[in-house]
Amino acid sequence: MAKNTFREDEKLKETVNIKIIGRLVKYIAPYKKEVINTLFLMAVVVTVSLVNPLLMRLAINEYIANGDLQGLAILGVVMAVINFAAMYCARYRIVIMSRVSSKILLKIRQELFIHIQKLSFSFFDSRPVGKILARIIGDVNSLGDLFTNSVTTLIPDAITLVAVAGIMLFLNWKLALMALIMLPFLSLTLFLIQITCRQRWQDYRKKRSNLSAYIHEDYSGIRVVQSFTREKKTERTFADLSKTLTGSFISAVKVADAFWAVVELSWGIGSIIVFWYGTRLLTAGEIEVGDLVAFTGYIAMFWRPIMNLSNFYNLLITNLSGAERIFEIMDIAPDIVDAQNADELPEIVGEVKFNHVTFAYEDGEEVLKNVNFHIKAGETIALVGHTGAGKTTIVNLISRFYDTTRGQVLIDGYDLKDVSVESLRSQMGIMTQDTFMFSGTIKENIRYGKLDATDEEVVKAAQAVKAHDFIIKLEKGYDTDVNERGSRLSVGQRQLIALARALLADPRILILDEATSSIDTQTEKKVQEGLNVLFAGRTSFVIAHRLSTIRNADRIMVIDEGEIKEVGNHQQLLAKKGMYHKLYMAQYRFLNEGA
Ligand SMILES: Nc1ncnc2c1ncn2[C@@H]1O[C@H](COP(=O)(O)OP(=O)(O)OP(=O)(O)O)[C@@H](O)[C@H]1O
Repeated sequence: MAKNTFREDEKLKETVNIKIIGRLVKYIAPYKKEVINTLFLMAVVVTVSLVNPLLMRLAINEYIANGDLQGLAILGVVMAVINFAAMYCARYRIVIMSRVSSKILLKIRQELFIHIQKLSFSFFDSRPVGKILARIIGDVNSLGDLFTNSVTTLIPDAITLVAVAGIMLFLNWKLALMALIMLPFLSLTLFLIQITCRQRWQDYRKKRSNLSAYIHEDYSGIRVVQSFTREKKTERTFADLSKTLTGSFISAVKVADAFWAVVELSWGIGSIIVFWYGTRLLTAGEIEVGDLVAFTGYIAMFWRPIMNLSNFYNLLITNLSGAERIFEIMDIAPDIVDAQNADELPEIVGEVKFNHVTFAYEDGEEVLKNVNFHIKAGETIALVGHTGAGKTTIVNLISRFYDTTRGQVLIDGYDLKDVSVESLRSQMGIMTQDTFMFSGTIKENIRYGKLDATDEEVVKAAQAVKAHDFIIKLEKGYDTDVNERGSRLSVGQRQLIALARALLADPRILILDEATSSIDTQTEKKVQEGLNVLFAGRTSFVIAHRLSTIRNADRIMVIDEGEIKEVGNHQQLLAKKGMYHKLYMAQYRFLNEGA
């Protein structure tokens, strides 16, 4: 899959709203108790608000009309008490739903994080980290209001609406019909607006993702940016992306704002119609003043839930696009999955076989072409060749970071596609070119290779790869913080720590991809001695451009354009005077000329 960058919008599959809503509802389902409590509190609020105009009607038509001040005072106290209770209920239901909403967001975020961690390299190849972050953080956050308001708004307001309409019909059906006259216009217009609205919010989120991807990329490469003094260039790109983001936001908000205009217009016209018609009925003696006052109260109560429901609908449309983006990632199945009846790979002996292996990262571009080899358990194999020849790809297939396009990779006779990924990788020690350090101490970084390793084991691994000497010279020794990505350490020091980490795992198959490329030649010699001891008894694959480091390998495979061109030990390949000889002599000459 071609890599998406901050320059292009992500492409999303079209999803039906109702399906997304259905998936969101499933997250609320476990909180039945809280939802019922909230509904009970809302019932109190709604009942009080429904009763208020009736009490007003009573006050005007009965107590004021008959001059019963005592009755009026009692009614006033009753109204104050029930309204205070309603206010408390209204506040408390928000507390409950906010808690529920936070828990749901946590669950979604966790699910997303766990799912993304399981996705294959090809997923990460195809999109920038910043865009993934935008989904885990921004899009998940955007669902908060939706969950909080779903129960507090949707159900009570719908009930209020029906109840108010019922009471109005009961009070005076003619006046009630006049009040409802604007509803069809409102529904149709809101439906039409949401179509554009949804697209615009989706676009806004894509632009926000682009900006997030750019910020992440820029800060990750800040050393390059500053060393080439490209700050102005990056500022311009940032400004362009921000401007586009603002533009997409304004364009979405413009449509979203039309929601309000339409609701307020309908409210205004609806109220005018009711007042006009109500006055006519009053003049005709069909209703009393108290009825019209009560009706006026109900009109406001009728439009408030419509306003709230429109607001919720708007919120739904705004944030549904966030949910869509979350579920899209959740629906991506990892490329590398265990077969249905996958076996556990038994303790690895170490025989590795490539059987007519062809591999392409992207359709049609074969990076490995019909590769065949058979490595005996315990052999040390060096892979050499020009940049981009396919060396890393070969070891990526042994670790099953990708599946072959054609052919088989076998370890001890087991096809990797038939064994569980966990049982395979847990027995491998892999040191990639990217010697990644996690924020934490040196000790923690080495221990990453074997989480239950004792301090002694950590030190032993560091000693074996000659990392111990530099570590103890640091202010806090093994407890020194390495900072994010290991920025506290030199590249060579990071390589030594990554080596210790790989060895601590005591793997049956060891893969070292340019493990010592940044270590000075003197230290490398010492590291090599340590490594030779560690190579003993396990199958090892070593990729190195510095050919002096792989001279002792049992076999050297020369890779070129995705094919194995030569195989043999150092002496045999030199004698052959082929590609290896050429590579070796070029380095030798270069070093001599440089000296
Ligand atoms: N994730 C990827 N997506 C697409 N193409 C890739 C990917 N990784 C590597 N390639 C391509 O595959 C080819 C082989 O790459 P590979 O990393 O195996 O080379 P290599 O021999 O290890 O090179 P080097 O010595 O520079 O590390 C290269 O042409 C490279 O551009």
